[in-house]
Amino acid sequence: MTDAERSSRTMYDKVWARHVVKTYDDGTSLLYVDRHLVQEVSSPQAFAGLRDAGRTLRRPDAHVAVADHAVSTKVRGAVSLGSGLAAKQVARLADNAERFGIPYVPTFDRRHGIVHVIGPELGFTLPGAVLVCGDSHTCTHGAFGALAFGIGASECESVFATQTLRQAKQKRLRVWLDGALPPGLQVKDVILAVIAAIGAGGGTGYAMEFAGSLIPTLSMEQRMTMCNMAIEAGSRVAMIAPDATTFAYLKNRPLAPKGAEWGAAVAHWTGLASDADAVFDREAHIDVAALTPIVSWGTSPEECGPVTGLVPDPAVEPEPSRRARMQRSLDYMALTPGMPLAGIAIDRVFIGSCTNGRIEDLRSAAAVVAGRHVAESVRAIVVPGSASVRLMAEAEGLDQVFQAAGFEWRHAGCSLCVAMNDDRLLAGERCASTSNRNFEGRQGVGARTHLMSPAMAAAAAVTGHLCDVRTIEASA
Ligand SMILES: CC(C)[C@H](C(=O)O)[C@@H](O)C(=O)O
Ligand code: SF4
Repeated sequence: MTDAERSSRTMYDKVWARHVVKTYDDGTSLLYVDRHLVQEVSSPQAFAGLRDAGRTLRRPDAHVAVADHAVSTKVRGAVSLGSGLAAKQVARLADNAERFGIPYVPTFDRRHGIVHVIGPELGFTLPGAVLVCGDSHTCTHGAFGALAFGIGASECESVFATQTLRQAKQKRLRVWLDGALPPGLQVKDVILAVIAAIGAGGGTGYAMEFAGSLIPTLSMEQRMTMCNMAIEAGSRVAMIAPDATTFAYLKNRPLAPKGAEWGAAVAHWTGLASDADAVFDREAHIDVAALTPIVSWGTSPEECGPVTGLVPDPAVEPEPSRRARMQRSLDYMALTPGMPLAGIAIDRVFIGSCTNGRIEDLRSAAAVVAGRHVAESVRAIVVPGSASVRLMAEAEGLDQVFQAAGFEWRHAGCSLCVAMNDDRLLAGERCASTSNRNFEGRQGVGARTHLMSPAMAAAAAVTGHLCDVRTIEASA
């Protein structure tokens, strides 16, 4: 079916259509970009391109720049950057932002944090907007009903200069999440289950929409965790229809519409949901009520399974390339087929990232940790996703809970999610991590990552091994 033949439209179709400036013969379109988030790793080339061409920005106020990947999370202050490549990257972003007149959030600012955490906090992320960033996890912002996706460095340059981007339209995939979350489970378990079900490439070429009875029950924090990991299934775009929960989160945020504009915005946002009879190219279904807590065992987010299960055996995988890939993962992860997943000893725990560094994530981890102590063999850190999350957590006493249990309490940044700053694992170390990628070397050369929910990571911290958080909660 061509777009012209569709009488009813998906949310993705609606937001897309409102932003088309021009359509080309090859079917691609020039899209107007409302908002652009800028970080230190992917922007230097784009700024250099502008400088070389002598170009200025089309709309400086449509961008917000913040350094998150390279910043130290150990110390924070106006003079805490130190030297080295990371410090240079941060300083260069501040310099470029000033030179091109872009709003810049300094590392010591109360609004500082991971780009995908602060965009929503500031109300920079809005339903129905086209929002881009030179970062693959930009799909996070689709939790608000924004059409948000990661772009490359040359595309960042084009957005800076023209506020537009030429894009090919994706197909539409709807993922139905039906049923309530069972006790002890978090949405991280749900999204890992989605990725395991459709595969790390299963969403490639599709804009994903999450629907089903679970969605209205989810907070914005939970929706962001879901959308954040769509890219781990290959989907550059993930969307959730905005509703009363979305509007309540956004109301009075610094950059959200105010006064009469607020009412008009809500009226517009309410109409963004996919039409009841909208046709998707593909549909997938997950029975949420039937899930158990999930951990990853391999080096792709699709290589995960119930913590109650065993490390799988490549020998039973009929497809040769899959079998080889599994074997390579197990070799890298130093795991043997048939080992129970619960019981695998860990060295490190990381609670944070743009997937699970928000206040509810910290609350859920603290609830497991309270009154317990990090196992002697484990070094554990909590890295709030933003300064605002850190302050909220401190106001609630969560920092005290974590520190009393033996966790380090850090400042905001990407930290151990990605080995681009001074937090990293040693070769061979095994980490229970709330982040989104378990690729080889992701947390340091030779480091081994197991992805899981914040509650599960907290349970691993206090027991010293991967374990089913439900068994801990039952023994409380
Ligand atoms: C460094 C950055 C461009 C990268 C991304 O694109 O996502 C990083 O944030 C990641 O999570 O791997
Ligand atoms: S927290 Fe991790 S996934 Fe998120 S932007 Fe930073 S490096 Fe990328």
